Amino acid sequence: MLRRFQAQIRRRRGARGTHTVAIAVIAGGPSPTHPPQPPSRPLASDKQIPPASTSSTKAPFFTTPTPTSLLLSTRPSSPIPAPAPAPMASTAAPPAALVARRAASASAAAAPLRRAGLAAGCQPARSLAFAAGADPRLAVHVASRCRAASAARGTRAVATMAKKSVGDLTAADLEGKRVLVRADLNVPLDDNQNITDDTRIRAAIPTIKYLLSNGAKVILTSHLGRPKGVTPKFSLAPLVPRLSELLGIAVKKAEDVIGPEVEKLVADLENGAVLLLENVRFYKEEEKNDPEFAKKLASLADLFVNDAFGTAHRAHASTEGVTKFLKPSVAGFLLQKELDYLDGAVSNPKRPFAAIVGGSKVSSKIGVIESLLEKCDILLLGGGMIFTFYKAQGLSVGSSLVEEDKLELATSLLAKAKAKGVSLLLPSDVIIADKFAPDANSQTVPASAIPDGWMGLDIGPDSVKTFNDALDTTQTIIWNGPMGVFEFDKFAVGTESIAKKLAELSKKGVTTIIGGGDSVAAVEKVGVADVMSHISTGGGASLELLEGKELPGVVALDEGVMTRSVTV
Ligand SMILES: Nc1ncnc2c1ncn2[C@@H]1O[C@H](COP(=O)(O)OP(=O)(O)OP(=O)(O)O)[C@@H](O)[C@H]1O
Ligand SMILES: O=C(O)[C@H](O)COP(=O)(O)O
Repeated sequence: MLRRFQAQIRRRRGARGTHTVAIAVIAGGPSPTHPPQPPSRPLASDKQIPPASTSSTKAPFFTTPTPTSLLLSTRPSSPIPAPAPAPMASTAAPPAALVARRAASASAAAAPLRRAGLAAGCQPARSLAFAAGADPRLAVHVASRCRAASAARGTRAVATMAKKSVGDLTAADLEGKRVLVRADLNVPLDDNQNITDDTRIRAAIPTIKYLLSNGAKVILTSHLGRPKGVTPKFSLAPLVPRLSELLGIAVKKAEDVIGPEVEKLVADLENGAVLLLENVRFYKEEEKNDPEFAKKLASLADLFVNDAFGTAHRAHASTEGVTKFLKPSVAGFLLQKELDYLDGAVSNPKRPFAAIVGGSKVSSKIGVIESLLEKCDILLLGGGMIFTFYKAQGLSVGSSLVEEDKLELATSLLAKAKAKGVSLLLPSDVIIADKFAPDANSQTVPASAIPDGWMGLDIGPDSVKTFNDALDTTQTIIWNGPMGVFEFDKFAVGTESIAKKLAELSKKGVTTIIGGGDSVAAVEKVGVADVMSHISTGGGASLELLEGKELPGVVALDEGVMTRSVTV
């Protein structure tokens, strides 16, 4: 039933699901390494990334309380005491006080820089540049911050960069050059081939505009859906009008991906023009990463820009294969921004750092939970996966979703959180239903008192309060997976409350990162996507990055050059 329902939801969303994005716009004026990137209309966020902490130590004031004492009452009839903040903060200074102390010491540390005429904002960039030497995954993030600081202050920052960026290419590198740009234009279309969410198209624009403004000829390639061979309903043709509108020029469209007809169109391409190739997955060689196909595709161009974050976890011909034949092969602005947030800001967050993980199954989130346990101070769990944790602790869960073969794993994750000093919070109360349906009868009960025949479909109001209190103490939050069956209004309150809380905290300067998939849909449903710090364009790609996996589409790109520079 759940699967059927989820399939319906996905179908409603369109061919390949709904994804939203924030564009990478780094503050500061134009410079060779910092191009102007005007989005055509305001996107989810065009904010500069807040300075990440350089501290590698975990906040010491959080302890993992015994899950049963913190969260699960054995007295079904009595209300469960609000658990989180008091026990969490009891071992040392309260979070707010500690955060204030840290802020004061950061301010003191920045004083000499201020005296030297450098704003405090520049200091974390320098620290990060230093830190990036030790952690290459931070380097792109570092480079961006250094550029932002330098562009704003008239200085050239010192930075190392793991991957070369399109922003490192100047007019001298680009004028008259044929640039193959891999974007992820996999947008949902309705039955009449209308685009129902153009976010991914808008997200691709800054990189293309930068190339055009520097006199390049852009050859744009993407997939759409998962066609088996040439399938007209997966043609990229419906994207041409919107692309043309956003770019302000008439985008040309090829009927093929490679071959003589495409070669002729490329030969006729003028500087500052765009040619969109047909769906690259019309060739089965694309997903097989066939070297011959990659070579033919690469032969159309002089250099390669990968801006397809949503497809960066795929080692396909157009993401990985072509890099073997095109030099340079560099990262686009969107790819950079996704890495900045999902890797940089999560690997080296402002603390306290909370992760919220929900969704249907523990099994689909094991990698993410384990990886986040290494990094976060607070871990809040919700969604269908919590019932496996409850059952692992001997509680009755009625007919709630449980993965029997993951009970031991759930127990070991709780133990791991405790060993690592991470505050892992499970909901103390749940909203239960007598059937899996929007019109089910429902009631709120303590998590320890789910009657037989009833299933938990959302977190309860006490849990929302506890989670909100815990989130109030944080400076960075990442969220992946809904708190309940938010597709049914009756069971959407937990998810929507968390979305609203994150929006409120975003406005107060907390870094909020939404990791893709259903949580993005929930944030959009509540109408707060615009205020979040970052909403990923990648579903699978963002999960893999959060799990600490390498993305082949990123790994294949050229290493960045070491830049050393001085104040001017
Ligand atoms: N208590 C629950 N019982 C059953 N299903 C639930 C429950 N809570 C949430 N869900 C379902 O979990 C689904 C989302 O789970 P999933 O693991 O796919 O999350 P996601 O990571 O956001 O999605 P994606 O994989 O697309 O990124 C939603 O469709 C929601 O209805
Ligand atoms: O929608 C996505 O997640 C990306 O476009 C990748 O698509 P894929 O899962 O079909 O490779």
